[in-house]
Amino acid sequence: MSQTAPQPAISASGLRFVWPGQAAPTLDIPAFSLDAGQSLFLYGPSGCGKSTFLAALAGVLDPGAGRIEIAGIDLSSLGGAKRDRVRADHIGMIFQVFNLVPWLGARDNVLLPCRYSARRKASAGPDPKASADRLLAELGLDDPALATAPARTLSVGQQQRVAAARALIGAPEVILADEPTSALDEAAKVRFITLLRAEAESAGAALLFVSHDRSLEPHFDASLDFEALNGGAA
Ligand SMILES: Nc1ncnc2c1ncn2[C@@H]1O[C@H](COP(=O)(O)OP(=O)(O)OP(=O)(O)O)[C@@H](O)[C@H]1O
Repeated sequence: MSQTAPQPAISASGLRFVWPGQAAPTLDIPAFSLDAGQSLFLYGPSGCGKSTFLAALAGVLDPGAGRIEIAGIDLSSLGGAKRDRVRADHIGMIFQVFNLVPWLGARDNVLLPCRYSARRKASAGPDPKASADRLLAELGLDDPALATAPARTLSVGQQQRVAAARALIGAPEVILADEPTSALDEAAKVRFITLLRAEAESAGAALLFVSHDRSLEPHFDASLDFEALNGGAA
């Protein structure tokens, strides 16, 4: 009996990008892919190009050369506005700096992707507020007072969980996380990654988690050295 092969949620080939003013390419990636439902830990030293790679996958940066597909959609053929749409509809992002709107409550921050994407809103179910509260609770923020507290009044660990819930709401196929645990202590890092992985896995999302902290590596399905992936770079 034939089985359907897992679909890559992210695939990239022939990526090449040189930052203006730099002699060597920051990205020179022959091939990369990550299947739906898989988690990958991508590591490498500071400055090796990890954030530049995520920016290309998110469609924030157009590498100019190569092909990137997100959930089967070819980004390389799209202009900036259409890439923005793909990002809003199909990608949840978590950054080192959480980029929450400081005066909005935790729940309203989580709901932001539903404002920008009808697809994410539809996927969040008939009651997106209840979905936001469920995600917050599953990520350990189950105190109702926290749902309405302005984000600026939350602790760093709490803000980070809000950022994770915002990335997960509406079940995007791809979660990109760029050093999201760097402000946390060891125990909080592991707790956060365990929750994030469980949520991504149950939604069938591909989780690409970037860090230079290799102690986090065992918590993922697989790991990859960015400098080996980025084989052509000087
Ligand atoms: N906006 C920019 N303009 C020019 N060069 C840039 C820009 N952003 C990054 N670079 C350069 O690209 C290279 C890779 O930077 P990048 O931030 O992608 O690395 P990183 O591996 O994510 O580092 P870190 O772990 O410190 O965040 C560096 O040499 C950096 O100086």
